Amino acid sequence: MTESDLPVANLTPGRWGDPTQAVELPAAALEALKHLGVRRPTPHGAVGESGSAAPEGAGKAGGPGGAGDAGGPLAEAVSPTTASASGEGAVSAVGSGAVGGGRELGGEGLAVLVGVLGPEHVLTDFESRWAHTRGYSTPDLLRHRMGDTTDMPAAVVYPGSHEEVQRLLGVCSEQGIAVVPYAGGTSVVGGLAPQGTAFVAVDLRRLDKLVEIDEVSRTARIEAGVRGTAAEALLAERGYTLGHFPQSYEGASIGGYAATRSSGQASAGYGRFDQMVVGLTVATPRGTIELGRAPMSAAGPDLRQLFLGSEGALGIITSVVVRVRPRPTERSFEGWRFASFDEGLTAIRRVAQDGPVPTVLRLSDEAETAINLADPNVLGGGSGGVLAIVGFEGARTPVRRAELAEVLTAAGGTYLGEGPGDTWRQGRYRAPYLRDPLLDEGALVETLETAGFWSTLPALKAGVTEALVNELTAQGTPPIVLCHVSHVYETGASLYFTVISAQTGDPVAQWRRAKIAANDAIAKAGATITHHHAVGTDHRDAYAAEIGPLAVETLQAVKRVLDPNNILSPGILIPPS
Ligand SMILES: Cc1cc2nc3c(=O)[nH]c(=O)nc-3n(C[C@H](O)[C@H](O)[C@H](O)COP(=O)(O)OP(=O)(O)OC[C@H]3O[C@@H](n4cnc5c(N)ncnc54)[C@H](O)[C@@H]3O)c2cc1C
Repeated sequence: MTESDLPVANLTPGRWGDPTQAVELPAAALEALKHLGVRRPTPHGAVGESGSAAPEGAGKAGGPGGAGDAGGPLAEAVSPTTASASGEGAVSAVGSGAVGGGRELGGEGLAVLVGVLGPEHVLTDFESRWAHTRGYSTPDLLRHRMGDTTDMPAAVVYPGSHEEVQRLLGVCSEQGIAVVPYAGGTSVVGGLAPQGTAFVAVDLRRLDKLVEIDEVSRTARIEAGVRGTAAEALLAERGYTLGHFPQSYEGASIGGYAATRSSGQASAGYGRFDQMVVGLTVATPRGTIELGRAPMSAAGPDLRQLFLGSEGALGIITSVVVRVRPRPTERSFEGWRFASFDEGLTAIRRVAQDGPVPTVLRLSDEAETAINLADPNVLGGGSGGVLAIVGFEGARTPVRRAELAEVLTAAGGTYLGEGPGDTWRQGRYRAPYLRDPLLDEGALVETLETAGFWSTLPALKAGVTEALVNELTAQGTPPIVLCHVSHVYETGASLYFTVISAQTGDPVAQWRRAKIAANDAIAKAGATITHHHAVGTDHRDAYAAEIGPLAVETLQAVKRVLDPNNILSPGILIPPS
């Protein structure tokens, strides 16, 4: 099984992944949770901030003309109060207006949308809007369980071409209708929830084509709504791969990858998504921008980089031209043991700087090695230490493996064979499925990530860990904090933290405080607020502090030019001017 064989998953709102693949927690994990003081919460009453309801049968895969999937497990949902759960016919709402998160979009506004896209592509029924409410951060999942309908779009629209997106933005700008692009919906940073305004979710799933492949240049134009899994399958038919495999691979889409500058688990070999993009087409309220006449150019600043990572605030990316590679015929994943995280860090730095660089390179710390790899034999007899995963794909795999083995051995590594590598590879999309049963049991579990230069990483890791431990312990819920190096570069790397503790009575506020403490520690260590999860609303203020007021003003000025009526994802990424 390779990535191009994985099916497109029908995500359900409020729980990660394909519902048919849901996992149960092993007995050992349940036992371990007791030591953290985790207790199964009592079913929610009217807890949501809005006091409103979750609908039955709301599917993330809800699409034009059709209902969403049969609903995810919504047993704890309270009954509807502020919003209609009747699933009223979408376009029949035209003329009466539509309520989103308690904020209304007038009937005139809906009529304008219908005028551009036709009634079948403008949905206002509750299920469709609920299925497009927020993303998949832990606070998002918790608020979903509470039936919190704030942040729900007033309507969901489905444009079918670049031209339709362009026309849509034109009329929305004239009418002052806020829009938020929605690709796979897997944002974990509040990127789908503009604050304080009625808005329309622009679901891009109908932009679903692999438009063309230039086999000589090895590039492909892919539309923004193509899911990562579908893109790989389409490219595989022609013998190519993109090589972009984030852990959200089952759900995320090409447009989302570009808009968030996503980074996949094979980034050491294939690069980040922003490094794969050589051209893009963007619709803005003022018109279309086409970028990327050549792979590289000295013609002024590289404006592609202005739109990569722009999170819907500057325009809607409707297609990208990406570099593709021949599908690998050889693959191998192996495990290496190091005595300590510091020793492993030095080893993988040497590899990142002097090579040979594999396709996948990641290093777990002691805590993550012990917990995630509960198999006591994985490190050769449970003698402690940390695990590195090294993966190779493509040509010369045996030669590159042998060269790298010499470097890692010289750096203190012990070869553990392919067992740990294969285990990691097979389980790598399964880990997020554990979060929902953990939340059900009353655990608070969330991840966060950052990046810094190699020289800063030990202090960064220590500072973030200490901040999380101190803050959650002060709240009466001492946590376990796990960490791994997830992506490497010549000059530095990203650190990815997983936090597990017992939930307090208000886990959303509990995590908010912990996250603020972690953000402060990241800033203090001089690192970036996000390496690949992006900014959204959750990181917006920290991002502004990171780049400084003049840089913020620069972004605001660009936004004013492209989006004079501030309809594009207001409040997401760029602070209001
Ligand atoms: C379980 C899990 C694991 C994850 N693992 C990773 C990982 O390994 N690596 C990683 O990088 N990220 C990861 N993420 C975060 C998320 O998957 C990425 O940010 C992903 O790139 C988002 O893609 P999407 O298609 O779901 O975008 P969405 O969530 O739909 O959108 C993300 C943001 O981009 C905007 N946007 C979407 N499409 C467009 C467009 N066409 N034009 C302009 N703006 C647009 C949206 O409005 C939103 O602000 C993970 C998330 C989850 C839930």
